[in-house]
Parts: sequence; structure tokens; C-alpha cells
Amino acid sequence: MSLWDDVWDVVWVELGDRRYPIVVADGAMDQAGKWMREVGLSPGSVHLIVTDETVDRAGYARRVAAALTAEGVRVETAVVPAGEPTKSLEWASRLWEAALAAGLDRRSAIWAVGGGMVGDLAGFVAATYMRGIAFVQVPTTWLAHDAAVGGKVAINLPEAKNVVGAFHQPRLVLYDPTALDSLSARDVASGLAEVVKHACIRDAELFYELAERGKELLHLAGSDRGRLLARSCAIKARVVEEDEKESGVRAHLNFGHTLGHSLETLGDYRRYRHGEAVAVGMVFAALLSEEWLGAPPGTAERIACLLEEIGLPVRIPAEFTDDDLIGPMYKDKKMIGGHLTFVLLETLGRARAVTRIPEEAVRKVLDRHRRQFPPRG
Ligand SMILES: NC(=O)c1ccc[n+]([C@@H]2O[C@H](COP(=O)([O-])OP(=O)(O)OC[C@H]3O[C@@H](n4cnc5c(N)ncnc54)[C@H](O)[C@@H]3O)[C@@H](O)[C@H]2O)c1
Ligand SMILES: O=C(O)C(=O)C[C@@H](O)[C@H](O)[C@H](O)COP(=O)(O)O
Ligand SMILES: [Zn+2]
Repeated sequence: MSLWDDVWDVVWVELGDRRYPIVVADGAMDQAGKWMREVGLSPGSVHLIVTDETVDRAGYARRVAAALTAEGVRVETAVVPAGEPTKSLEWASRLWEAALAAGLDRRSAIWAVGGGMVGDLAGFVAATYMRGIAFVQVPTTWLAHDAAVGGKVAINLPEAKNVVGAFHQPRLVLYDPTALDSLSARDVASGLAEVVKHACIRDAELFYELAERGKELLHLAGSDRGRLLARSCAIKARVVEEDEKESGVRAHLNFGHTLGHSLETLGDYRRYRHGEAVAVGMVFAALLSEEWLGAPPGTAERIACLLEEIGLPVRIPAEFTDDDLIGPMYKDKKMIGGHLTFVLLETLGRARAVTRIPEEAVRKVLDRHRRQFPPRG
């Protein structure tokens, strides 16, 4: 049997001569060396695995290293602290140093073994080291079905999420869903938020299926899990193919992220998981869609209902004032000429980026959000 047969799915991201596969297969990380050869990466140069402490403890980086070593590759591993604060200039700098010390050259590859934090950070280092070397994503979270695909790589500044970064596509995404078995319940839910997002912006059918499954989604395994991951990756891949560098439709992937990024920043990147902040942001954006774009009444309620069912927050904490929340929105990358842009829903499954949303409209909808979904406790 060939490598390509023993998979749940392979989704190609079609970007001409930079096309790459997203391989979704149980046990895929143990085949990393074979996949490396399959996508034409050079075994002759040193490769660097970047992972975080939690993922390292779970043994995934060692398994990828063993699979690469078995194909004759010299591998070094850099382990960074787990958690969003590591997506920083300080850690990028340490990894540039580590790459240089390990002897990485222009034919080397960086392997990001971990969730979206590791993927964004290691990808940013790969995009900049020696002006850009190859990298491979080996996602280990649900959320990274989104983060590992599409080539957005970045670090945060204290006052703005992902504000320093690049577009640098991976050569391969090697997704082993069995790695998700060791995720905390909190991180499973956080990752599902981006599945809900993909459904909201592009696939109403998927949204209804998710709503039907509700809590069941937290315990998916086997083909159910592999296929849902691949389906959600495919939505992302199609958007990226249409607009790789976000001059148009790619902005739809930012549904829920304007308020979401404000919440992450206000929480010093510690209070919220990314998916949690995006969950609150999607409810807000859906309310704004009802107010501003005439989305069907009840759209926000339906989304909030699904998100709460899978254990995600949808409410704005009482201690954050409107000014607190709106301030960081003016550092959002979708902002143009000092005017706020939001990704809204015309209806479930159909998104539109709307520019020049007045601040008064945002304040009005924050007020509605607080009334319709009052903070608990
Ligand atoms: N580049 C993109 O297009 C894109 C898209 C979405 C999100 N992101 C970024 O991704 C990040 C969020 O991703 P995330 O939720 O995966 O965060 P993460 O990488 O911080 O992982 C969340 C937690 O899960 C732990 N973990 C990871 N894999 C594990 C496993 N298999 N078993 C047990 N624990 C495990 C991590 O150590 C961490 O504590 C944010 O920085 C966000 O901005 C980027
Ligand atoms: O891939 C994209 O494009 C996205 O917007 C996906 C988002 O889920 C992701 O969080 C992304 O990092 C946000 O991008 P940003 O440009 O708003 O920083
Ligand atoms: Zn996101």
C-alpha cells in the first residue's frame, strides 16, 4: 500500500508551483521522514523541530524526530514554553539563534510540531531565517486545522495580535488526529470554534450538522474526527487559493476576530484561548450583522447556542468597558484609513467584509450584546 492510500483524506492547497498537501492520517507523524521525501525536502541538511513543553512531554516531537532520523536526516529540537505569550519577538530571536547554532542552511526545513502558537512562531522564524527556508506543519490541536493551513505566520506585540508576520506557505501539513487524544477539554472546545467559524462563513449545511451534533463534537474520534478536520481544512484551503494574501475574500476567515483579538490582547494573551475569544467575537459580529446588514434575526442566537453547547464563552466580561474593547480594534489589520472593518454574515454560510462601520454602531451592538447575553456570576 502506498503512503497516499493509508489516510483519512488529503486536501491540496492549490497555489501553482507552491501547491502542498494537507495529509490527514492516524499515525502520520511516524511517517514524517517518508512524507519529507514525498514533498521533495532535502534530507542532506539539518532540520529543526520546534515544539512546546506540553507537546514535548506528550512525546510527539520525539516521534517526528525518530521518523526523520530513520530517513537519514540530522535533526535538532528546540522546545519553547507552552502558551500564547511565547509567540513573541524574544522567542523568535531565540529560535533564529538556535537555527544558526544547529547549522540550518537554505535547504533545511523547520518542523512546527504543536498547536497554532508553535505553528505561527516557527513559521515566522522559517519565513525570516536566511530570508526564508522551508517549513512543515505538524498540527497537534483541533484549532491548528485552521492555523496550519494558508501560510499566515506571525508573532504578537503586547498591544496587537499577529501584527508582525509574513505570508509563508508550508511545504506540507502532516495532520495526525490521534495527537488530539491528549488535548484538554478546554483546547478541544477552543479548536472547534474555528470549525464553527468555517461553517458560518462558507457552509450552512456544515453549521446545521454541527448544531445537530452539539456536545458530541467534543468526543469525536476515528473517521468522524478525521473527516471533520479534513472538511474544515478544505474550506480554509479553498479561501486561501482564491486570495492568498488577503486582498479580498480571505478576510472572511477573520469572522469573529476583531473583537476576539481585542479580548486576547486585553487578557494579556493569558486569559483566553484563541478559540474562546473568537467565540465571543463571532456572537458580536453576528449581532452586528443583524443590525447592520439585515442578517436574519436569530442568527446570533443560533451561533451562541451552538458555541455554549460545546462549552465556549459567548459573553463579554463585565470588567471590560466599551472603550477597553474598541481601543485595540483600531490596531486591527483590516482597518483602512482609520475606519473599522468587520466581517459580517449576510446569512449563515455567507460572509461579507464591511468597511467604514461607525464606532457608534459598534457601541450600540456592544450594548445589545451585554443585554442579550449578560455576563454570568
Ligand atoms: N496562522 C493562522 O492562520 C492561524 C489561524 C488560527 C489561529 N492561529 C493562531 O493559533 C494560536 C492558537 O492555536 P492553538 O489553540 O492550537 O494554541 P496553542 O498552540 O497555544 O495550543 C493550546 C494548548 O494546547 C497544548 N497542546 C498542543 N497540542 C497538544 C496535544 N496534542 N496534547 C495536549 N496538549 C496540547 C499547548 O501546549 C497549549 O497549552 C494563536 O496564536 C492564534 O493566533 C493562527
Ligand atoms: O487565515 C486567515 O486568513 C485567518 O484570518 C485565520 C484566523 O483564524 C487566524 O486567527 C489568523 O491568524 C488571523 O489573522 P490576522 O491577519 O487577523 O492576524
Ligand atoms: Zn483564528
